[in-house]
Amino acid sequence: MSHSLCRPDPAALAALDQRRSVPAKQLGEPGPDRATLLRLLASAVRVPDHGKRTPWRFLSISGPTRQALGERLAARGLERDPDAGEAAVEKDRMRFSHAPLVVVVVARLGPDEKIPESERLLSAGCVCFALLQAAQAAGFGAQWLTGWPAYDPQVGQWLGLQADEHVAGFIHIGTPRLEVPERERPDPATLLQELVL
Ligand SMILES: Cc1cc2nc3c(=O)[nH]c(=O)nc-3n(C[C@H](O)[C@H](O)[C@H](O)COP(=O)(O)O)c2cc1C
Repeated sequence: MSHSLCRPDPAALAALDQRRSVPAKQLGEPGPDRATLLRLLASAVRVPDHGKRTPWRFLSISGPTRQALGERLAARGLERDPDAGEAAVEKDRMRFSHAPLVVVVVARLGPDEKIPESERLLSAGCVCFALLQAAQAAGFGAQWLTGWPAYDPQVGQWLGLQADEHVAGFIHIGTPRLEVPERERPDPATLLQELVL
């Protein structure tokens, strides 16, 4: 008899095949409440994690903080590029104001005697993806965004990041305002080669 975890599950496979992002601009209320977010994160933390380092943590951004952060981003964007046009400034102002909830997945890196930093960053990336999947499974839409704010030291300071912490992704979560059409996906058959030695 096969182990219960190893039984074919066509519904689960079909759900994986349905995964797609919903653009943050198309995400509206309601978003997940705290209990629902914790439920989503319970799925998202079930990622491979070499050495059990838990090299990630989360910040949630919701309510008026989204707009407050947007105002700071607009100002910071102008500081970075004083020639930025009105559209770029407005884009920065609204970056966090579309979806009701943005989860910052923070990668905790830095020195480690055994586990390479790249592996810990990959684990954080897995968390981002797992959170997208969990959000969709729970009936929400989600999108993984970065952009310059993910890499800007001043923004990192506003987010309270430590020296060895980095934004792996801003995961925007909400209720889709539209049915997102499928987009073309790579054909794995063109990407797969059998190694012959
Ligand atoms: C690390 C990472 C950062 C991303 N940052 C952005 C971004 O800043 N802006 C953007 O339009 N898409 C970004 N994307 C792509 C979207 O998350 C998403 O993949 C895209 O909208 C296509 O949708 P799909 O997930 O259905 O393929 C990023 C993806 C990854 C993996």
